[in-house]
Amino acid sequence: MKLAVAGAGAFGTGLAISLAANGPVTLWARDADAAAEISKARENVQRLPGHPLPENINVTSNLAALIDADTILLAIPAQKLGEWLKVNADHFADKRLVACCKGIDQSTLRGPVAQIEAHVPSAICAMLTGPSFAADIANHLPTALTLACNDVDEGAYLQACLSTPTLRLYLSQDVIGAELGGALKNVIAIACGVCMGAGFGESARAAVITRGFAEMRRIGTALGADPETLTGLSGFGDLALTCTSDGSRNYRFGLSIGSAQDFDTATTVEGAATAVSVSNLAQKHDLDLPICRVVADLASGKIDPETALATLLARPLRKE
Ligand SMILES: NC(=O)C1=CN([C@@H]2O[C@H](COP(=O)(O)OP(=O)(O)OC[C@H]3O[C@@H](n4cnc5c(N)ncnc54)[C@H](OP(=O)(O)O)[C@@H]3O)[C@@H](O)[C@H]2O)C=CC1
Ligand SMILES: O=C(CO)COP(=O)(O)O
Repeated sequence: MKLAVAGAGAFGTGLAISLAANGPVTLWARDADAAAEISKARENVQRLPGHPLPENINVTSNLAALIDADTILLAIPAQKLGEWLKVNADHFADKRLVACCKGIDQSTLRGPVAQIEAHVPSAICAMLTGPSFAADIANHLPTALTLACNDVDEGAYLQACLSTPTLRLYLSQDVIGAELGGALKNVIAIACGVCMGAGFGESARAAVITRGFAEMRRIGTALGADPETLTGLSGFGDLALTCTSDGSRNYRFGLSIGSAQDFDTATTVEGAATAVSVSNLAQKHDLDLPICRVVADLASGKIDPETALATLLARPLRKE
């Protein structure tokens, strides 16, 4: 396998460092200055400081070097992926493209693999997702992820090539379930952050995680996911991590809303846009997703935490 990672953010850099244990990796950044800086420092000081790059990572902004790979991990934020694929589609025909971002595009309501399929129909698509902070995989801490691919043989090949002694990939054919789990857990993580930031308490957070998980299963089932996938690493596993750790930017974004603190708007917070996408999908499919709905309104500043809480508690009592 000739491997490259597109997107030299925190996760792209972490993945490159982790996978360099298996062989050479090209790490592509869109910005020439950023690529030169990372290459010279042998560290991504801006996005993943404190994690030296092994010698076999070639950092570049040269698209030709990216296209030279046969397998490309896409670590570009979900809201930007479609446009990037559209512009570069011709270069990626027949390649293995592995989506590593977590979100649902606001304008098309597509997940990352659906975006690849739409823009590069000849590509072999897969999704790599699950509980994994960039710093943890860069540190070679033990991590387990889901590798989802419709094609059994290609999936098995990717699983073998992208696993390392510390990065353990579990194989799935349920691409929709894997896409949805990663996207939705970010929305629920924001809700949990709000809950803790506003002082609603840990019991309330446990309720948000549990009822949020019910919403994940509800929409997942409606959109054709295998509910079992949502109980796995890409769903429940990532939900558990992101809803309970301030290592998560989505959770921290929620904390800032809950405690009325400023938040750096340049930070990648996938759950904010995805909450809107999910609410639109819910409307389209006539689904009741109250937590996702209030997160969309909280993230856009339409309501405050007290109003969100009152909205959720005022709902009719129902069966679990
Ligand atoms: N960080 C983590 O621990 C994890 C992140 N993820 C997922 O990985 C994805 C990326 O997150 P992460 O790396 O952390 O985010 P960062 O904010 O650290 O980096 C985003 C990267 O994407 C690049 N980028 C942004 N817009 C475009 C564009 N239009 N075209 C090409 N490149 C672009 C940025 O380049 P530039 O610097 O030039 O703007 C930057 O290199 C997200 O979907 C996230 O959910 C998944 C698991 C863990
Ligand atoms: O997806 C992640 C861990 O699995 C990272 O979460 P954040 O994007 O919230 O930081």
